[in-house]
Amino acid sequence: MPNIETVHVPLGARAYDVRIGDGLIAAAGTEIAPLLRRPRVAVVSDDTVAELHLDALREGLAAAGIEMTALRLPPGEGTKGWPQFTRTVEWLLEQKIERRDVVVAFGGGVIGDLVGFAAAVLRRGVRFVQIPTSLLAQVDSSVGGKTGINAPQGKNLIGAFHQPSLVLADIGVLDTLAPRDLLAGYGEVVKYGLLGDAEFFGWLEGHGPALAAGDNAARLAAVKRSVQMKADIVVRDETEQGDRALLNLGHTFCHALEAATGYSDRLLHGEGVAIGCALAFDLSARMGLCPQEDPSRVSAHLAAMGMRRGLADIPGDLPGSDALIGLMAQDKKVVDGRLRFVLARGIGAAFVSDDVPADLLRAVLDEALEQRIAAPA
Ligand SMILES: NC(=O)c1ccc[n+]([C@@H]2O[C@H](COP(=O)([O-])OP(=O)(O)OC[C@H]3O[C@@H](n4cnc5c(N)ncnc54)[C@H](O)[C@@H]3O)[C@@H](O)[C@H]2O)c1
Ligand SMILES: O=C(O)C(=O)C[C@@H](O)[C@H](O)[C@H](O)COP(=O)(O)O
Ligand SMILES: [Zn+2]
Repeated sequence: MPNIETVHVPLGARAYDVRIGDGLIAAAGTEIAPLLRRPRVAVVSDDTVAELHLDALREGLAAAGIEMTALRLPPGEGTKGWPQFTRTVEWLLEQKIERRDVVVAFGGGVIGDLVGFAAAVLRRGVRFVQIPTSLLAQVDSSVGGKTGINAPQGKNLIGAFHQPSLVLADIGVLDTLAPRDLLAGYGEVVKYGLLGDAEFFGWLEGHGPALAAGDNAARLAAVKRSVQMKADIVVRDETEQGDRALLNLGHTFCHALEAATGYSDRLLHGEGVAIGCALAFDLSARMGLCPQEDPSRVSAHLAAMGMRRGLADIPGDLPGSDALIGLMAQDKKVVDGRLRFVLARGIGAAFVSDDVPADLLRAVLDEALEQRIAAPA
């Protein structure tokens, strides 16, 4: 088998491996077999991923004598809500998935989050395996056990912490990902450098373009570093009582923008993360917390990658700053009604603060909204 890297997530009784490399879908049967009591799994995917890669997964499982039954959901963020969640749980029950069986989430972050949550509640909890197929899912959503769906009131508001039993990140499948989805996933990769590893951010400035162009060595290195950083944080704080909130850099802005754009393809999650990180650095600089040149460096890298980096890059109408701040009130980091933000003392040095002056926050948003008038998307 080609080069496979392993990041172990040492969470005691919930410990698991994240396997990263090319060819893991072909090897899925061998990888998953040790978890199974009987040679049968239920796979949930979306139409796009299923069309491209489900046959390969079926063959990979069959090579180890494992049968598979599959459900395909519509692709996109709109799937991550009650209707498709209910459909998935009922399908799993119809398939007579037992407590000791294993459910497989085969797709991007939407599938991983929804299927993980379905596994968390099915018969009060069955094990699941993540086979992430988007860059975003490989570097972030498949690891750490945050599962859930969106509510009309806000993003990811219904869910559970439920760790996977195994993660198989086959970087070969990234070749079929649309360029826009790949760059959206790269938004979360940049987040890791910005939140805690300045050297990694420097490496991304040099290697990001090759990664986007299809360089497998760069992809493997970026996925491995991101997963290792996430694993280290999750092990310190599995249920986000403290440090885990660092993984939320850019997300207070992102989730408000996703809600404001109706969880539509006007703004993908990873695009919102990149824009949110840029805004978090603007806010940090305005508060005198980080060097004035850091926001420009962040923005320059996003621009060099051809990524969205400001509110001017979001097409269609957006509400004003007060309405955006109103949407932030549903953020899960809110304590006693007070917003908390992930800010930065510099690139690679993020921290959590509940001390953001409302006028500065409004000023950063107003300025970003004004740029939309100067340069409409
Ligand atoms: N649980 C977590 O810790 C966590 C972390 C980050 C993001 N998320 C969530 O993840 C979601 C975003 O994930 P995403 O960006 O993967 O979105 P997604 O699941 O919608 O996938 C993006 C698009 O890529 C397609 N796709 C996926 N793999 C493909 C492949 N190999 N080839 C071709 N097309 C492919 C999908 O069909 C979809 O159209 C959001 O809902 C976000 O909130 C969760
Ligand atoms: O794993 C985490 O913790 C994260 O915050 C990772 C984020 O990239 C991800 O988008 C997560 O779903 C956001 O969590 P939420 O609790 O703010 O919904
Ligand atoms: Zn995210």
